[in-house]
Amino acid sequence: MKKLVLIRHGESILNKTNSFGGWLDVDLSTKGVQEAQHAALLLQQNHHNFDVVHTSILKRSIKSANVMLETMNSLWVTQQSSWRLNERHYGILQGMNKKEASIKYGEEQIKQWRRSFSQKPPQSLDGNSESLEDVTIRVRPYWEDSIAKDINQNKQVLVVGHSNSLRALLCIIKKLSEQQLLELNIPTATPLVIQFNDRLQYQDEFYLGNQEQIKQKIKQVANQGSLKSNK
Ligand SMILES: O=C(O)[C@H](O)COP(=O)(O)O
Repeated sequence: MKKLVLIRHGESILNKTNSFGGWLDVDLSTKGVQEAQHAALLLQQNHHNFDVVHTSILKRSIKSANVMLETMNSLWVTQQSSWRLNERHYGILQGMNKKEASIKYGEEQIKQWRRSFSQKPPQSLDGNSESLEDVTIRVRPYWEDSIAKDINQNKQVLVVGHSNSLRALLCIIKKLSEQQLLELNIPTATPLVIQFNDRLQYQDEFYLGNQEQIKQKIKQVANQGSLKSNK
């Protein structure tokens, strides 16, 4: 049985204000640092140790990895950073509060931009915006050439990614349908253990931690664009 642990970075200062981050290189909030510490302790208690950690090149991912490795007393572990694991570029939505975006563009449109496979928000001034499909295309070579390669070499691998680079990875690993992707929401700093057979085919997955709290956290992520959101 082969294994991979995926985790989204801890709460960022833009997550804290319920705003789209995308490629904006924002820091962790104080709560985000604590979340990363808590996740590391959970991993330790459940006997997960790592040989390599893959991160994006955004500081909320790298800092979460650093905090986790420091908490696990494992700062020697190799870290590899790639732009391919970055959050999706969120176009004109970057920096905008998610509820205000729903007021401006409509709640259903924001859900489609956040969770559909092929829709993307209008481009930002620098001419960028990515759909989940675009992210899947850039994540796939990194999965094949780096992450899957490490797992096949029997390394213990941790990926510290983002909401949508992890959705893209799960789409590749689990061959998810567009309907399944629409309902896939990833909570911050919650370790997801994926199990594979020896041919690296997906078998099973489970989150570490209090399952009721995790369900609530997932629901909160899903509802971030809701007009009923309190942020
Ligand atoms: O960078 C962002 O905007 C968030 O981390 C991810 O946002 P989402 O969960 O709304 O896609």
